Amino acid sequence: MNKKVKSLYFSATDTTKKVITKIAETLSENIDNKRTINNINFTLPEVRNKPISFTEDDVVIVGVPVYAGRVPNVLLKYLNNIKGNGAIAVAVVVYGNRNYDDALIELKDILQSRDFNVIAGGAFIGEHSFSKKLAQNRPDEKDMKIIKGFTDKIYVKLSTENNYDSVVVNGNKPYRQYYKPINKYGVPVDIRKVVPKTNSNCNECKLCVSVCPMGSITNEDVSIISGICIKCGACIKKCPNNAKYYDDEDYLNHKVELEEEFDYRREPEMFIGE
Ligand SMILES: Cc1cc2nc3c(=O)[nH]c(=O)nc-3n(C[C@H](O)[C@H](O)[C@H](O)COP(=O)(O)O)c2cc1C
Repeated sequence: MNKKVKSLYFSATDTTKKVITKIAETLSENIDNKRTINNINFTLPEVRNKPISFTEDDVVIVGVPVYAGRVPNVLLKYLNNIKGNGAIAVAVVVYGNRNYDDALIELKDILQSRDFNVIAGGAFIGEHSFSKKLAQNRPDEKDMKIIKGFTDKIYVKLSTENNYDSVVVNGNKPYRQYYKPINKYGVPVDIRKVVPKTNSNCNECKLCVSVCPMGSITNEDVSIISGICIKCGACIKKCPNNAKYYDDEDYLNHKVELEEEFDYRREPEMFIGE
């Protein structure tokens, strides 16, 4: 099989990256492809400024995290400019153990509209961006075995079929509205304006500046957030000194509620057709 395996993903706290890398590496090994995998990580803003296109020879493993039950809306412009040119794609979403709602069907639809042939899809679980205990350390070893099994099936499909039907995945159409958290009185709240604070542990190492997917943390003074904050968790979870935190009451209430309500293990769902 003369296919080139490529990966394309956004991953602020690296859970999507782990899932996508495992699929891409396993598939490449199965194909016995000695070529290095071309990984396009579009987490940082400068990468999203570059146009991107694929060819019919490519198998592209595409992954995004689920934000509010959907494909993160800050990524739509980038995704809607990719040129698939008939490449095969595997659509993957990674969610924090609540639900992936309509994110997978939305990602599949976007890829199809960009001229990709989407032959498989999967929804996997990753540690929640807001929490260090909700879906803690996932994807874990059990997930990795499931991901390998899924990838082996993709390989069989690729090596035995020439014409692929578009895969059917779970999700509603029209898509549900973006999921909204509620406060302790049950009233929906808007946490979009919430930004992280900086405590005295900060030694100005600037790591947070370099990992912010929105380029919103000011280099001269990292306590100043100059652009939008998507609450992706990168500056909080990657800070070596635990210097970033949220103190917004609605945000913290939502985080605790998620930790309590979804304190059970959800398992990956995969779609690969007949
Ligand atoms: C703004 C925002 C909204 C999120 N919404 C959901 C959601 O609707 N359902 C869910 O289960 N997880 C949700 N998550 C959690 C992420 O999908 C999950 O932690 C994912 O593994 C993060 O991927 P990453 O490590 O590649 O950044 C949300 C995270 C953020 C930052």
